[in-house]
Amino acid sequence: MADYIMTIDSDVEDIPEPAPQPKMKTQKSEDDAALNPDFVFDLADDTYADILNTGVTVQDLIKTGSKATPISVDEIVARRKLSRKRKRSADDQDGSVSEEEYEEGDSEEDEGVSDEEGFKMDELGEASDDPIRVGAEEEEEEEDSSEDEDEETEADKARKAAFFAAEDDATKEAHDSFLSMNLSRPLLKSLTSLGFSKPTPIQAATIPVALLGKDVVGNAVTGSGKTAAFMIPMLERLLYRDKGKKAAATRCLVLLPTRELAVQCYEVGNKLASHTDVQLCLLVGGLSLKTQEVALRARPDIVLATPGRLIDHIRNSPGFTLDAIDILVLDEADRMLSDGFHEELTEIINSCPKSRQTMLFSATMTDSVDELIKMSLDKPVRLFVDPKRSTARGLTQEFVRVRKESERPALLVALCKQTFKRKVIVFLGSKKMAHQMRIVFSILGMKCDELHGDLSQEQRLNALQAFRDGKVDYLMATDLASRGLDIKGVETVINYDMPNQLAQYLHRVGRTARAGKRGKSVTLVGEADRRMLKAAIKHAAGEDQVRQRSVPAEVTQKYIEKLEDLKDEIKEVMQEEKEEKQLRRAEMELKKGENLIEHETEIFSRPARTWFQSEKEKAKAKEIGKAEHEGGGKRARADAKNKDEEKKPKRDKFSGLSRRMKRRKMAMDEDKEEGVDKAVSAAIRSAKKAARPSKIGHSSTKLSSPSKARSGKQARSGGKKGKGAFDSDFGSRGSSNNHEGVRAVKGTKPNLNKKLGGGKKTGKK
Ligand SMILES: Nc1ncnc2c1ncn2[C@@H]1O[C@H](COP(=O)(O)OP(=O)(O)OP(=O)(O)O)[C@@H](O)[C@H]1O
Repeated sequence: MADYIMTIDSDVEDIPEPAPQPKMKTQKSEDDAALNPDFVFDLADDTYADILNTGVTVQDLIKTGSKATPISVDEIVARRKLSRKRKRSADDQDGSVSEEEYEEGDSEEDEGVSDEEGFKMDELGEASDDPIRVGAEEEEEEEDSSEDEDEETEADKARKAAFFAAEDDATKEAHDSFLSMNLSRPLLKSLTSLGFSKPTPIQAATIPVALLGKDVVGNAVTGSGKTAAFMIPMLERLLYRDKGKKAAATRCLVLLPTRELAVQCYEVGNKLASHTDVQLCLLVGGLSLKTQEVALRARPDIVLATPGRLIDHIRNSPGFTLDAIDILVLDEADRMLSDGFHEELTEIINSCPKSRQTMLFSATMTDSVDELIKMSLDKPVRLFVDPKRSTARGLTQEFVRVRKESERPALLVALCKQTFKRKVIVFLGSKKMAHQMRIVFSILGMKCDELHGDLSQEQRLNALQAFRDGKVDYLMATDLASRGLDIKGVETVINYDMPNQLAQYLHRVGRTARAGKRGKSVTLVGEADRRMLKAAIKHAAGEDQVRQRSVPAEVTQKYIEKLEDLKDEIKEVMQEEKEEKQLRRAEMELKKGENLIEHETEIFSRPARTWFQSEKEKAKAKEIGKAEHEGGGKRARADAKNKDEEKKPKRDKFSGLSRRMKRRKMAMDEDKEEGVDKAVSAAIRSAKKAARPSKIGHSSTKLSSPSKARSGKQARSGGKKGKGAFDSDFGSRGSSNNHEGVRAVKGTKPNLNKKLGGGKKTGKK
């Protein structure tokens, strides 16, 4: 164990750095097989920060209107400080003793912490069997059977081999440039303006395969560019869609688990599509339903959505359907496939045509066939880039031992006050904790905001923006922010407590050290977290990137006392906040009542919205999802399912039928009831079918080989899926004048031929 002791002054940070990396261009490492050694990440300014030149801004997306401005903790704290100050000066005049001022005095004091008091850091490695010696030294039975280490049985292997597509030349083809991928000029232009000069490994692996229309299951570490990996082929394929008013249709759907992630993905998509005519639409809860309904009427090419709001629109927005979906993407797919989203996902998937292309991505993607079967994938190509590695190369993980649970808050404050002073995301286990800690930080004069599900969507997006813009140094977040969020320059992620699942940990720490940059995670580890700690260390990118940080007992004690002194103040701030909230609520109720009286006729004449799940069902699904997400896992799921079994409705006459058959039967029943003649109803149905927009890039060419179509039905529908449709894209590219995209000329030709060949060979089996 290398031992170098760090002082507070040197803390930021003299960790032995690898040789400086001017632009990563020439740096090679032995284990770099999976990474393109020449790959240069975008080191320009925040690429995704402002929502590009499309004129859409976060503020535009946020619902504006009659909503009152949210209650600000900072305002309450400032108000209280001011009144304290006034009182103090009045007291001074009276000659009485002044009250303690919190943060001003503190910061002075903190700077003066002597070197001896500095936090110590030790390197951890394999040699350290029990790196953070938690509690008594008795050797517990180490059942290292954490989810990530389950041995794969022969049967599993065989199932996977049967489920996934076999590797072929197309999947192995190495691309070290976007040019060799044969992308259209408008896209190449966007990539250049984004500063994406080379594909990241996951992009190099995914784009060619996705362009062939194949289903994909992709896994690569956090911050490695998965968003563009599915966005680029999606946009490329859309460039060859049918054009014209009648052909307008929503052909691509991207599902994401959180609203913030959907907003971010929408931004990235807009940037990539900025030189094309492809239209994107964002459907997330918390933002204006009406605006989204209007946007949907224009039949945007790509819809990015969270599941709940999407279903709301499917049910309630006239004319919006998923009938024309050609590409379905699930970002953070393992989360989406978890039971919390189960009902919603089933409903959405049942509304999409079976012939679609489906792509699943996550940094913690599972290749467990059981999970993936839910998505009715068709021989998906498994693209796991560097599967042995779970954290980014630039990430240094530190662990701080928590001896007594009561010292946890003090440790956090000490670390933030003395060492981690800017661009810090602190993950906490609950919304309540996140809010309380935000109050503590605000009282201590540290610029801070919070991000969790107890806030309005407006507050959530504003907090994120404030953190992105550097207006606040600390973001107190729950796991809502753990996945996918791409915030440039996050220096440190602090885990106030260790999450219950390794995946959750990996996503949290993945908010830093993104896109080839360096970053640090600091996790407070208590006795109960020992197993997770081992798993985390095991998944580090390198042994030298794991360290133990210790906070001297006297420093911890100092902050324990300080927080003890703040207790009353925190309570009072919370009380004031509560009172303000009640006042606001009363005002809102009043306004609601007035509106109801004033606009009664209009309000009651609106068609009633239907809901996919009742509030009760929603709450239950949320509960299961939460339990599973936070580690209750399979047991919680099983318990809930058992309970459900008893309540399950009886099978109706449609159960067991395919979606299409069910629809047909229902239509026939309806016709019977209405006494419509069979021939007439058949004619109506076939006219409707004919009016459906064609698939992306699908020309009149039919599937060349019926054996490659998934089923007879698919073959009849013109080989809609994958290879057939996409081959026709390629086939028609040279000849058709219908194409909007201009081929990139230089350097692309040899590969075009190659891919044409590859495409034919590697069609869906
Ligand atoms: N080809 C590229 N060249 C340079 N930078 C890139 C490239 N592709 C993506 N990036 C940058 O990498 C960062 C991370 O990308 P992205 O958010 O898509 O990662 P991710 O793999 O989806 O991460 P997570 O697993 O956390 O969701 C972004 O800021 C983006 O600007």
